[in-house]
Amino acid sequence: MSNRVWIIDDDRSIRWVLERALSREGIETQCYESGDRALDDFYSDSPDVVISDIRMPGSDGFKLLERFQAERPGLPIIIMTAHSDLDSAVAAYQGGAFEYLPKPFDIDEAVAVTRRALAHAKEQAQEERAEPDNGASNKEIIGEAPAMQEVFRAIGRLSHSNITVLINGESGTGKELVAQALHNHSPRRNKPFIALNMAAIPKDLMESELFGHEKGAFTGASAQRAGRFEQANSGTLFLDEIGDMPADTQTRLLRVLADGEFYRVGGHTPVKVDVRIIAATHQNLEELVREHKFREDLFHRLNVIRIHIPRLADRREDIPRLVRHFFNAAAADLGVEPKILSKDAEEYLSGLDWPGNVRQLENTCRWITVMASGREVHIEDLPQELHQQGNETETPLDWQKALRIWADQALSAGRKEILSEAVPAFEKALIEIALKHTAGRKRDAADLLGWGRNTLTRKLKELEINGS
Ligand SMILES: Nc1ncnc2c1ncn2[C@@H]1O[C@H](COP(=O)(O)OP(=O)(O)OP(=O)(O)O)[C@@H](O)[C@H]1O
Repeated sequence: MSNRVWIIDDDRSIRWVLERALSREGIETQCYESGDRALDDFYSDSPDVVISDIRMPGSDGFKLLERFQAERPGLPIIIMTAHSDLDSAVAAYQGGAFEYLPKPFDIDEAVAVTRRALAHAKEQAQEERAEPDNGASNKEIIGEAPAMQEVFRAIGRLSHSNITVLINGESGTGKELVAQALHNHSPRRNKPFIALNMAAIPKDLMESELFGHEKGAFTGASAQRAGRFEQANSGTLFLDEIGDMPADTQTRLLRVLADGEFYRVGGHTPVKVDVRIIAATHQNLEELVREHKFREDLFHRLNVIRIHIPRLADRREDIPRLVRHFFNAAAADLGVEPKILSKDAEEYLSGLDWPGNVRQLENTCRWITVMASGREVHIEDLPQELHQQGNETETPLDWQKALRIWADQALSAGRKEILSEAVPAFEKALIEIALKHTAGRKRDAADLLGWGRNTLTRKLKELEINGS
């Protein structure tokens, strides 16, 4: 029986109120006035749900919860905390808690939350017994930027719910990856995750793709076929590019969401399903609603919880880490040694606009892994199209942008006299490239640079360039 709740709080009145309310509901309780006492018992005895305060003498709530989590990762833990501490509690205990109860709480609410946690514990115990492999991918999501931390927090907060989520973000920002993470951290994690891109399916096949069809429903329907909704039953259906869904399919989708059942194309028997919907779009759905291209009622059904994924250009600080991640992945795939990014190339890449977002960066890293000759990657090893990337009129300014970023970072890091660092590096780069173009001939290189030969020779010496 999953029916045992531990109440941990140094405040006697809280323990008393909770104990009474839960016992009245037939829930078995055990009270602890400190985290240390609870820990002592935890190794010999184990609750189904824990309700704990954060600020306590001795082992404080966080320490306690960390230990509990380490021992029993799935244990539902309800955190009680003063309103003023709520944000820090949520942040510090990212995703681990089942629920947060801001103090002072309503006792009925506390009972309801406890009931939910107990139901969850029971569900989990059942799942643990039968753990089918759904082939779910568990790709790491890189993101130290504040906007990405926000996304992770949302995944954490939603990890015990089956609520509908709408993900917004440009193409290639990682919407599918986040949808998959939401699923992997949800109570449905051992059930199917089915992804479907509305923009990739021909309009007239969409309904049969989503809802399946009966034999003979249309020319070519030679057998009954289950649609994605059926495949996703008891799991998650990820509808990418939902803004591209045709109007009549929107109407059908809305009906399924309302009724929990649908008819296969050409079918007359309703099919019942329990599917969590995660939808995504790069479009502005509110705008589409205003233009009557998207049903308003469907929009409200989908727009329960919204997660926004920022453009890569709005989280540049993640670029070096992402590059390392993709270099390692590409190297592992291709069976070669991972490339290393030189400082100049790293700064250059961090300064670009990346209209194709993370996907473009990933493809670039694969390209570099295949094409660049040395282990260390320099600006000149980068694919040609990156050098031309961005706003047409701005094209020749890309390096200047990179330079500005470099200067900005150098000064922020407290470096001084940055011209003495930048100017020789600048000249060295131009000289080396000019020499490359003339196969090492100094006279011609000097012409290309617009210097006299003697100047070039002097510079080569100064800059210690081997210009023979
Ligand atoms: N933060 C990240 N960390 C690691 N890999 C990422 C990250 N974001 C995206 N990727 C990778 O970039 C690629 C594009 O991501 P994904 O397909 O999730 O984007 P999307 O927003 O769904 O794109 P689209 O809207 O075009 O379908 C994938 O290969 C994904 O694994």
